[in-house]
Amino acid sequence: MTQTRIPVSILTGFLGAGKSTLLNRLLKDPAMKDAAVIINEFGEVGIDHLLVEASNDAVVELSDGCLCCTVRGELVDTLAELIDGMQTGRIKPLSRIVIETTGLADPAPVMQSVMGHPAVAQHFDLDGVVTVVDAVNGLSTIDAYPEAYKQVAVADRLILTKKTLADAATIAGLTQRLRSLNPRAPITDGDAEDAGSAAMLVNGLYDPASKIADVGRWLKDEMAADDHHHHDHHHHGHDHHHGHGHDHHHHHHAHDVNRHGASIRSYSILHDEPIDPMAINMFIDLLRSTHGEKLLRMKAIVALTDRPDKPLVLHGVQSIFHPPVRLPAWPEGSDRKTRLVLITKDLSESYVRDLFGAFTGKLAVDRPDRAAMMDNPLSIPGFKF
Ligand SMILES: Nc1nc2c(ncn2[C@@H]2O[C@H](COP(=O)(O)OP(=O)(O)OP(=O)(O)O)[C@@H](O)[C@H]2O)c(=O)[nH]1
Repeated sequence: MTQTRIPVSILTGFLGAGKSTLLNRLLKDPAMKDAAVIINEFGEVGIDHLLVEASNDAVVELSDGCLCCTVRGELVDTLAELIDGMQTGRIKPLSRIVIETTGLADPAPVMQSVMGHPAVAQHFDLDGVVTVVDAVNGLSTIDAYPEAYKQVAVADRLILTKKTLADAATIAGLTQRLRSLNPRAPITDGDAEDAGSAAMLVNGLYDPASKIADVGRWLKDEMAADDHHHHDHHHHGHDHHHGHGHDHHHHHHAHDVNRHGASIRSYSILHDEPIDPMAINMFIDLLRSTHGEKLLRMKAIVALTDRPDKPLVLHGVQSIFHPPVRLPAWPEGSDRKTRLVLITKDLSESYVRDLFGAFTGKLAVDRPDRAAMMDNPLSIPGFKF
């Protein structure tokens, strides 16, 4: 049994930080030719698989749900299947595995799945956690979300994205915070050419001792939680309303995939008819200006009335909306319909749906019309004054 273990890299970072963008760059590096990528998405309707340019056949998409909780078992199964595939010659020998986590993932249980699961650890080595940090939202996000804090603390390398959108003082403040949470990880400028090279993923065998003391404790807690989990299988579904990022041994049992803590919700909006570009603009503007900070993430692929065959891709990250991109054609395998996936905090799904309906002409009976919505975005759907 002198078989060498396959290096596994975890690519993490908060919602919208730029993980998929970086992954797309990495996949263009010829050194990634024999790598497999495992991506996971938190949201009812997958969009990521439409947007990752799979120049590589070995992209495995885990089903809906979050990698750190509900689909963790699926990660272990996927890794086991890859090994089986290689051993039986069904798939080519893999040089590396990259796991892209959801933005809300607590990295500790994901790392523990690779390092601590007996059947997995026999075939794989955790060779580094790469965490993408968005220069604009990074600092406030680290302070507000324990997942973001942990993602930074566990990293072997930090990649700072969107520097051109942030001012020098913001970048300096963020860098200082990153240094205090993780004194040793190199900080790479995401705009630098080498940030997209496969070398970024090579960090050597994961060593918790090189991190702040909390990291070793988080991993130990996960190990203890795993033991508990194995011995206590029937203990299902309790206590899944607590805030995300705490008390993970309970969290593994959560079965409502779209309930990441009580206030964070994910939902999607589908629409059959092409949409007037003005209408989608106004919808986004109003949503962003009234509730930007509650809009943790929005991804959309939209059929517009002008050229429905060339869809528009929109990315919103808190109050930032990135310049929309018009694709030359619909991605293969898509149903060519508009879909929006939103992850919000403390923002009701019905409010967003009604607002969308008001702009796209799908008005429910007894709902405020577009003018009423615009005059009073806080009006209560269903009530007429
Ligand atoms: N200006 C700028 N925009 C960036 C950079 N990196 C990513 N973006 C943009 O940020 C948006 C989100 O990027 P993604 O790569 O989808 O982010 P993600 O972390 O994969 O998002 P989730 O999977 O939802 O967590 C997209 O519109 C990107 O074009 C960067 O370095 N500079």
